[in-house]
Amino acid sequence: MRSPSLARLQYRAVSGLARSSRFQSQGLLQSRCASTAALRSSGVAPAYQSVLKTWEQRRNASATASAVLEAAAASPDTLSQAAIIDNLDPVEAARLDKVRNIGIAAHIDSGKTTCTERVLFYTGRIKAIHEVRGRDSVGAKMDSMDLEREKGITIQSAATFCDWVKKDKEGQDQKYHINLIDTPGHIDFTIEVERALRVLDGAVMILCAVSGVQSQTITVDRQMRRYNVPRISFVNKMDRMGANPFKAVDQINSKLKIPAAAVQVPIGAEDEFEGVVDLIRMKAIYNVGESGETLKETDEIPDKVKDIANERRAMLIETLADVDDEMAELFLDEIEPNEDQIRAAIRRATIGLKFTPVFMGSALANKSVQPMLDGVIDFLPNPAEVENLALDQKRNEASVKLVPYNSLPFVGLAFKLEESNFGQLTYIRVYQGTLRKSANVFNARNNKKVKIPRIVRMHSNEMEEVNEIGAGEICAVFGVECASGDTFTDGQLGYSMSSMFVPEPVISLSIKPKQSKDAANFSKAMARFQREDPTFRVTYDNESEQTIISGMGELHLDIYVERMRREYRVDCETGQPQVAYRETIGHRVEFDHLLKKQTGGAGDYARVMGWMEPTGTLEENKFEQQIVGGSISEKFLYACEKGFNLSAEKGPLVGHKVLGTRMVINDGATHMTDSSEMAFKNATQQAFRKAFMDSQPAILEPLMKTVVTAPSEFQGDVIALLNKRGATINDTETGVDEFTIYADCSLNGMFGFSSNLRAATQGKGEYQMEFSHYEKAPPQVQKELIAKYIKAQADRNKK
Ligand SMILES: Nc1nc2c(ncn2[C@@H]2O[C@H](COP(=O)(O)OP(=O)(O)OP(=O)(O)O)[C@@H](O)[C@H]2O)c(=O)[nH]1
Repeated sequence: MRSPSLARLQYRAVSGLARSSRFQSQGLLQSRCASTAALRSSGVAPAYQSVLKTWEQRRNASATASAVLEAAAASPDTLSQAAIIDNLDPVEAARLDKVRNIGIAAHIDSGKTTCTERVLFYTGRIKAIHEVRGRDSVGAKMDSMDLEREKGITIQSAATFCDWVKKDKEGQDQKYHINLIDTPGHIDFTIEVERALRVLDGAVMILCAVSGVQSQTITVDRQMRRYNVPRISFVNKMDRMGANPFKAVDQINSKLKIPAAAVQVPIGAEDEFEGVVDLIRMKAIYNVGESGETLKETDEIPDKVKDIANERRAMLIETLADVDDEMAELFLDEIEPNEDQIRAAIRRATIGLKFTPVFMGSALANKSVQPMLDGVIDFLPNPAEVENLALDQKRNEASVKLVPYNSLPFVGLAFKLEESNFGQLTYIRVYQGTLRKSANVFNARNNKKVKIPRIVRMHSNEMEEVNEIGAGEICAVFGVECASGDTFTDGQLGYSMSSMFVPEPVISLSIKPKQSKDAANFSKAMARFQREDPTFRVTYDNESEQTIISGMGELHLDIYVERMRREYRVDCETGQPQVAYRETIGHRVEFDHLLKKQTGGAGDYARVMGWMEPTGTLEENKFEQQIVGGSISEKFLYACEKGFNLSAEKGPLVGHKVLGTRMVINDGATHMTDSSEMAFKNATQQAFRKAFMDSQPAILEPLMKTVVTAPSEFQGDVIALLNKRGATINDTETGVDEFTIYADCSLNGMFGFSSNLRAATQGKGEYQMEFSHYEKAPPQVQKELIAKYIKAQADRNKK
């Protein structure tokens, strides 16, 4: 049995009231007071009190509210926590119902930008369609950077908004506001997907009708799961040779392991792709007009697709019955569900992360994009239907649910920073309350007060000035100093939200401006790029006296070098890419180390005893003290820990970070006058070094999950290429006219692979590499690295 969740407790609190005759006879005001008490007793009071106050002010809405509460009492299981909150304030609920915050994410080149361009055109946001790499050289609206337009790839995610008018059941037009973020497909820019998904309520996962689930689809699937983002799927490129949407549906089920079923079937395919059959309403839908701007709907389903449409409709209902209780009941009773029941089940299951409905079409051929937009409205959640939690720092970091009401105190998350011509631009998702121009907000990280001078809504690189932004919306503000991932509040609430996951960089380059006069601009660019992109790091290596940039892949770093040249007019020289190696301890080693210098004047004395050993996983290091009897004081132990952390930052073997190493200090000795924090720190570092080197330590290298796709005729050549680079091939898939190889390779072995692959496949092969884990480097590589490190140190000492 499910345990009573907060939602149910709240439900009980409210539905109990709905049932009481006093509530029904004495009207809303009393029930409001009682419900406040009830809500307080279920432990969710403070935020709601203000909601209830608003509700009271809107007493004219009381009829609706009480009707909803009564309905809730009748069918408790269907009422979610969000619905309860909404129902308390029908005005807010109605506003939020018309908002969708969505992202478009997919494997590289699946058509995200092309699709977004159609969405903007059909919603009237742009007046003409321009293609990615199109002949008119204008480029798609959302690829606003010159580099993006030239390369035909998305580098930065771009935000926009549009209004979509959809007919309701009564045939009335309903206007929905959609905030949309188009994300890059290339794994090197994965942080852009990460931060977009952190703040969005739903996503459209695009797949290619020929290739189905690809390597980066698997990555975005993982990212969507990380942030619990419900998704609908869109199988694009139905006009391409070999298009098969059902292969994509099968692969979503089998590879991504999320129940999926087609909600449409195609009418024709490849160059005969005409339109789709909507399986919920059993209607054929065609696009007409020069750019497919008008939809023609008919009950006449072409004979050639009747059977498949019936078959796939049955499969849709069956899949829904597996994931949705109501549908399961109908299914077991052999009752044919009606349109509303199917639609409601899809919505519940999609929002509940148990299902993804699959749409299909061709963005480039302007076919069947609008029904996908309807799907966004029908099946993706509005901001009130998503649970967003914050930590209440004033109440011991207890979890609180944020409520997207304009009337509540403000809470927002800065998820992206960008330099614009007008200064620093900070993207904010407003989770609760209203963000107003000229208002003061507080950064929860450092409690600094900031004034909001300007608020804009972004439309790719254009902006529209607004005075305020309500809860559940996305905007950008100017002149706010912060880091990405910072929470802002109105200062009353001590709330802080979790930031996004930031992957560690795996590749580094030394870099310097070719001309010394460019040093100032160089530093400015470095500072800006670092602030904007948490996966781009800049460090200064004191020993080699070089600036080192680190990032997610060769393309990632190349793009920054190129941006430096274009945007800051700084030509740079770069060194060979370097792998971010790690070091780890071999086996347990005990130590008893004495640091003693007593040569007149103040001396140094520190003795540390204990052992070092592997933690068992190649992850974080651990420092522990198990001192009994106070042989080392707390203050000095703190210095020991500092020494340990410093040693782990720069390993003794080759100067790279240490992983998976534990140090335990269980005894030691202190001198009355000569012991100091410095002495204990140094003694620990010396003990670390000695014990580590005695343990047969190892150098670790990053292992990359690599996926290569190319036309079938090049399969042999690609396998040979991978074998030459020491890759372990795990799986090979053969498609209609292309194959995909899944392999594990060391990053070290893959430098320059892109040009080899290009040469071996006439430019038709593509590959993706993603960090998987660290593994011991082959002995020969370790030997070479150690020799190189020793030589570099000797050379430096000679200088
Ligand atoms: N045949 C066909 N080609 C398409 C379709 N949609 C997009 N393309 C083409 O596919 C290529 C990639 O399209 P984009 O829209 O840039 O894809 P993307 O997913 O945004 O690319 P990245 O952001 O770089 O990952 C372009 O050449 C498009 O013209 C489609 O429906 N059919």
